[in-house]
Amino acid sequence: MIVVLMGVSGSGKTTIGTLLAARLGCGFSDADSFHPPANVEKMRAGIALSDDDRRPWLAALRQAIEDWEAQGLDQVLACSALKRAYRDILAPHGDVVFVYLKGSADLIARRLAGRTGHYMNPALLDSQFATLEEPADAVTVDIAKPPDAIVTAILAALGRTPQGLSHAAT
Ligand SMILES: Nc1ncnc2c1ncn2[C@@H]1O[C@H](COP(=O)(O)OP(=O)(O)OP(=O)(O)O)[C@@H](O)[C@H]1O
Ligand SMILES: O=C(O)[C@H](O)[C@@H](O)[C@H](O)[C@H](O)CO
Repeated sequence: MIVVLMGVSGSGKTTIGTLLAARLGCGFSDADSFHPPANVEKMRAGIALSDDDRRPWLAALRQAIEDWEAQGLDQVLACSALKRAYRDILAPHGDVVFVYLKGSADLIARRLAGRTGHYMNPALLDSQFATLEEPADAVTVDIAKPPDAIVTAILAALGRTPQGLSHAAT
């Protein structure tokens, strides 16, 4: 199973994804590290990425998903996947479970204000929300809760036990 944790910058993709992968006993990857340097520099400078900027990044992520599938690996991927068209590039065959980390702009702005050491400029949060097309068909979780509670809610929605490593009955 490939799980993509999606949502705007600061919604908790890295935080929740790391915990979720540990509870599932699988690997974790962060789409942040797939961006070409030019994209990173734009975001650092507070310039929103365009569709053209995101296209090669999404293609590289799709390739990574296909590689994990070919190896039979479960994997959690943190990726903003803001638009429907981006999600279609990531999962053209519906072979990915999307989990949407949903929260208010106020809450996420507060969290970003408290975060240090990340290239993403918090001033881009408005543009992230403007670009976001909320998924109708994703597992959707409320990010106001503590990380452990969010992970437990995701595991339940995925049909996995809260303990993680064991797979729930179908
Ligand atoms: N459920 C939570 N409760 C409290 N704080 C949280 C929660 N989830 C994340 N945070 C904090 O919010 C900030 C943003 O989280 P995180 O870096 O995981 O978001 P992200 O979606 O990966 O961001 P980006 O897309 O910019 O990489 C971090 O400082 C993190 O510690
Ligand atoms: O689509 C985008 O605008 C980008 O992916 C951003 O969301 C960042 O990669 C990330 O979320 C910030 O760290």
